[in-house]
Amino acid sequence: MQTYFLPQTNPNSVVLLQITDTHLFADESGCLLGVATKDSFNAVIDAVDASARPFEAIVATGDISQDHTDESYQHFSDGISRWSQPCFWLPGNHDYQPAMQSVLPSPQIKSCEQVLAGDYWQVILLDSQVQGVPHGELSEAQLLMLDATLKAYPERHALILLHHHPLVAGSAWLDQHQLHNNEAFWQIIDKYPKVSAVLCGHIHQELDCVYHGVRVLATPSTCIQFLPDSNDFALDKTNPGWRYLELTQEGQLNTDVCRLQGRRFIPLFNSAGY
Ligand SMILES: Nc1ncnc2c1ncn2[C@@H]1O[C@@H]2COP(=O)(O)O[C@H]2[C@H]1O
Ligand SMILES: [Fe+2]
Repeated sequence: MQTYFLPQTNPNSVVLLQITDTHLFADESGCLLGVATKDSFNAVIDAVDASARPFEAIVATGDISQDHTDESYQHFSDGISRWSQPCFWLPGNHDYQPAMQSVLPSPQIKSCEQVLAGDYWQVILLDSQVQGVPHGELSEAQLLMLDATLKAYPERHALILLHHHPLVAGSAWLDQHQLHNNEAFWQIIDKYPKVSAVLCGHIHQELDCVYHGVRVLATPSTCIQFLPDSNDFALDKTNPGWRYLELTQEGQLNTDVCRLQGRRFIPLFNSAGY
């Protein structure tokens, strides 16, 4: 297992920036349902920069590429390279891991399973991809790694990252693509009171709820958004977004979602899917 040590630079907290579901193409004008994903990704990066809000690391929770190409991952790497902070990423259902690895080793992007984030927290990154299908599943090896990592650092508050949502989010078409073996996942989580939150991507919408006594968070994509509580595929009018997570010394997690302003990235609302 690979562990990264993120130093505690601020005595009170560690702040993470989450970027998810960028769905980039090799072709710089590549579109997903009418949205040029490289443009919306770059607009998010510009907006993060303009806000001048400090963060210690970036987390990217999957669906980085839409077309499986090395170039799409290079575009992601180039996009975040204006920042010096490290980026920890994990795969989503649309990712192609051999192409993902083509940009590694990178001075900035790490594909480790554990980040010791400052002195009080650990972040665990899971691979829930089942190649070729949209739903997620955690292999026996991933479940064992999760259990062993939580057991090894019982004094640290834990934030768990994976692409797929490990609960019903309220849209039947999307919930069929959730983490399928989520009972096994929650059985492990239930054993460790220091697990504070689970953070995912995949559902292209903001979610903030409590399940099994643990906060479950999901975050808007940097491109298209899905309409919440819709049993059939439907796009939402909300803008591309991103999330900050502040992990405090006392074990509190403060978080908020930001979105682009204006109406620059309008998808094809009559689309039936992709
Ligand atoms: N109309 C649809 N019905 C069911 N699944 C879909 C539909 N359109 C797209 N999908 C899949 O559902 C996934 C949800 O988010 P993804 O970005 O992983 O990519 C999506 C597709 O793989
Ligand atoms: Fe996605």
